[in-house]
Amino acid sequence: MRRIDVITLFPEWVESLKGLGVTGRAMAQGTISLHCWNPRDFTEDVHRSVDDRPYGGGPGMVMRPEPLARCIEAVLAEDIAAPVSFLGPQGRVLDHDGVSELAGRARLILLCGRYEGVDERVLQTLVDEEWSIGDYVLSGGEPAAAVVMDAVIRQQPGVLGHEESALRDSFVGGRLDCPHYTRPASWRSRDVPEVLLSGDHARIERWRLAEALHRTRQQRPDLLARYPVSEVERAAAKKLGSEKGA
Ligand SMILES: CN(C)c1ccccc1CNc1ccc(C(N)=O)cn1
Repeated sequence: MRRIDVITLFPEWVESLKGLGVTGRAMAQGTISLHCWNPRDFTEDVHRSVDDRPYGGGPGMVMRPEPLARCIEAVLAEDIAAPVSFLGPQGRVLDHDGVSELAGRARLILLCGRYEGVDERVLQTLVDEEWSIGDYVLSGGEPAAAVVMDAVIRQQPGVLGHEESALRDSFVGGRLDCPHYTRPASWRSRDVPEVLLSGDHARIERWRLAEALHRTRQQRPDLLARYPVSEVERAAAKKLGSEKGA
């Protein structure tokens, strides 16, 4: 991922991502460039109107096709080709596999809808795919675009402090994360599991694998169905069990 273009009526929403956290660092490092485009800059009327009343009546407004199309075409005219991805409730629901797919691309073009949505003819002629961050309705696509960007950017090599933390993140390999602890070793009479203080890194790794498996089995059996228990996990859980008995 080299470049992300976001088409939005609220560029300040997206600009705010440039300043903070993982996304901010990736942009500061120059790993990723973020470009905002506002359809309002592509209106041709004095009122710079980007929305209009819906044909067939009904509440709210719809985003007008012409300014949006001109904006999308301006984005496509710059830099390398990339699919136009629309954020909307009808889209493919984003999961770890979807994030990996998007993270593998050189460029993302994210279209954020507002009002009641976008004129269908723009979706038919200029949008290649639709992504949803879950089965719920937002007042605009910007929060969904922010979620996609964060998830994709943290997958980029060199962006996170420790490469492996992205690997062990929840959902990699279809597993939830293991528990985390830091000082003090005893806190309000609750002790850190002694294995983590043992310095036995192989045993600690086995414990973490077994805990992630246990949690996944408890919280998300659907993930186990999709990503069956591996030999390594089985061996880890078994060895751990025998040690506990030891
Ligand atoms: C304004 N609305 C209702 C709308 C209508 C149609 C398309 C887009 C939007 C923008 N809203 C979104 C966007 C994404 C998601 C999601 N689940 O990813 C939820 N809502």
